[in-house]
Amino acid sequence: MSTVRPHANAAPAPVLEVTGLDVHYGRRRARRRALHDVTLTVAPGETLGVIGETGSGKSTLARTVLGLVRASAGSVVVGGEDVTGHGPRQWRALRRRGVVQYVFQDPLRSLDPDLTVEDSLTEPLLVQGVTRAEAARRARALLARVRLPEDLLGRLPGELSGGQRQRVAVARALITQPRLLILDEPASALDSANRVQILDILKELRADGVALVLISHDLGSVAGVADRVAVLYQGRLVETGPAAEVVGRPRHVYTRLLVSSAPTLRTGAADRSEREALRALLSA
Ligand SMILES: Nc1ncnc2c1ncn2[C@@H]1O[C@H](COP(=O)(O)OP(=O)(O)OP(=O)(O)O)[C@@H](O)[C@H]1O
Repeated sequence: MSTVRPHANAAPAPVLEVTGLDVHYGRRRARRRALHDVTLTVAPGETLGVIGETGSGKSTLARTVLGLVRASAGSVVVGGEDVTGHGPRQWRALRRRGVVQYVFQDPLRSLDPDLTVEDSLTEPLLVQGVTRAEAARRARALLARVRLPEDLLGRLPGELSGGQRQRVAVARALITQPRLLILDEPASALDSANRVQILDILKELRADGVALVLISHDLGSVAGVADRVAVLYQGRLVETGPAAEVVGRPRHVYTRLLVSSAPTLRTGAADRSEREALRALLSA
């Protein structure tokens, strides 16, 4: 007779839960809504692609989850902790624990230009009270994981290639063993060989249970990596679903436009007229 385990098949608690999120910029007459009623979840080990054209609100979503922008309505729960009302001190404590980390498109924004690679990697651990020897050991291990040689440890970000820099930024984001990593166009400034390497490294992270939010304007570059895709259009989520389904059977007109605009997803010769027809439908 089998033992009954009531929660054995229960889905693991999400690493990120965004519910009914509204974000505004500006005050009074200059007040503009950047996000409207955005709801999404990301499970441990899941990769969510957030796709949208420029100005659709992708970075605003990331910045709100990271506590850099305040929500005007709705809630954000990270690793089970409701961070919506967190003040600067609570955010500092959360950042120190390194539960959620981020990588920007431009690695120079994620890395201090005056810190060597080794110092960049060890700093978040030293702040947590980890010994220097242990921090150095973990820095070396992570460098190997992002496929960089140890002799880069003494270099400054300005002495690295763009691809190496971005891999250091990924290693730094991983050093605190985050549960959630947000990447805003991490590969778009890289050449194709470096892009493939970064995407391969991200795929390995998924196997380790790290949840990823991968932000991009290009559905094609995310479709092969993401489990699910969320499509943002003018600050609203217009479609969310498994990546293959969103690409193969897009339901919203805007998603259809994104599919037909992605160079790696485009198939037919009638693309241009199709895109024009879809744009006309959107603006109708
Ligand atoms: N600091 C700010 N102050 C005022 N408006 C802002 C600010 N940041 C963004 N916005 C506006 O909010 C909207 C969403 O911007 P956001 O940067 O989130 O879009 P995005 O999808 O990330 O665009 P991109 O792909 O160009 O980075 C845009 O209309 C933008 O002009």
